[in-house]
Amino acid sequence: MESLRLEPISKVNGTVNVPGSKSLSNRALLLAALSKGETHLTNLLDSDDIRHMLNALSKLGIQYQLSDCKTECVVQGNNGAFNVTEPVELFLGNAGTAVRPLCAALAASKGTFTVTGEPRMEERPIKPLIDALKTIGADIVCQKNEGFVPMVISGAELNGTNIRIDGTLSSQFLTALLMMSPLLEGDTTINIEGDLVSKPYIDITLDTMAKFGVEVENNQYQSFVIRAGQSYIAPGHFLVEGDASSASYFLAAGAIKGGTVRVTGVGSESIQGDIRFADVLEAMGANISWGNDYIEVQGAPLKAVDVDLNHIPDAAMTIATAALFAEGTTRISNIYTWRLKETDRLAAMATELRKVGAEVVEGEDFIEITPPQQLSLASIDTYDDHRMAMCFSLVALSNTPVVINDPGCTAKTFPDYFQRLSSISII
Ligand SMILES: O=C(O)C1=C[C@@H](OP(=O)(O)O)[C@@H](O)[C@H](O)C1
Ligand SMILES: C=C(OP(=O)(O)O)C(=O)O
Repeated sequence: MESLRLEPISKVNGTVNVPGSKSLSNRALLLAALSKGETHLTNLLDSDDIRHMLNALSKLGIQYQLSDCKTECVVQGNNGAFNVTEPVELFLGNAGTAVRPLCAALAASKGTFTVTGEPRMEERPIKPLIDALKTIGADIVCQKNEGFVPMVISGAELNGTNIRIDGTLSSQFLTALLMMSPLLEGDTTINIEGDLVSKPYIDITLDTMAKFGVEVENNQYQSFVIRAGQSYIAPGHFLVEGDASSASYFLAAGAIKGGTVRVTGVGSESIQGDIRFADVLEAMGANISWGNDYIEVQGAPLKAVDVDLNHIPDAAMTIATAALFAEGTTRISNIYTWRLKETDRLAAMATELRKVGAEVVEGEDFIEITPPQQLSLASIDTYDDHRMAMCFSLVALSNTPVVINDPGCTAKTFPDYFQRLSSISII
């Protein structure tokens, strides 16, 4: 397996423009495909997760022109649900933002669709979404294990007046139902069962739907109503914001070893919940300043925090490795969903943090990290998880090198991450 040795970085300074948001790219692509009219997407993310969505749309008969640099795409909308005459197979890798929303949209389309993914995708939950769709008439047959990918979806007439969905495992199930609901007849009410996790991702969904002409009533994240008679209308131009989760690594680097690091493409105007990562760094002692289109950080001695990060599950991982540079014991709580993502991130994080010498308590839904006096040289396993690779690059901000195994796994959301990190690093 390939590995990358990062030598100690003595200082970070400079500006990084982050690539487009994964969450926004895949939402905008799907809604552009379902819209009436043509959408010109700019600053689209070029990464594995987006490639899977693009390949799927193409197999579903959607016409689009992707620029050579793959960050601009003009999509010809289908003016409604997909409609294919031959059975199609869609391989969606390990992209939750493709699998979950497409599953719902396909259930309300015409055709027969087989949805497959990487081995880890076959273990990630989707049963609550399948069950919710079945209650309104969807025809979904799981091919290996009940309630998991791979599955065959035969498009059907759905009757969506009232849908219930479990909110406790992933917000992507609700996102999928919300984005699909304008394809149904009549008013649709979606009721949430249990405590909804990762709430800010629902704000991204509602904001993107609004840009494509569909309004949703949000009753305090307990229920959502989509009134009849709405359909997606291409907004003409859709600018994808820079990815706030991707920004977290550079912001953390600046907090630990700045200098001043400015991340551009995402700022105070962003709809992405992960910009709230900067508040956590601030609570740790970093100096943060905001512009409409940037977040800037200046390094300062960091102290430990005790924080509930359910609202920013992806960027929360970056706090776990930033904690190696903070005085005291950092506790991150309400993060059970880490166990359901690219790998069991609670177990993986605990194992790899211990390799560099940290004292770690791994709870069912929390992690506590106490840094050692001196970090140890370690070879970090990344579990095919882009965020494990990016988080552990921060170890190089100590006086100890770090070896990252399988650094190419960042291709899921950030193919040139290590080049961009080195652009602000002084060895
Ligand atoms: O809707 C989205 O774009 C996402 C929602 C979150 O997942 P959960 O809702 O499963 O926590 C997040 O972890 C994922 O990377 C992207
Ligand atoms: C959880 C993640 O991805 P997905 O969209 O596949 O859920 C992630 O990017 O951290």
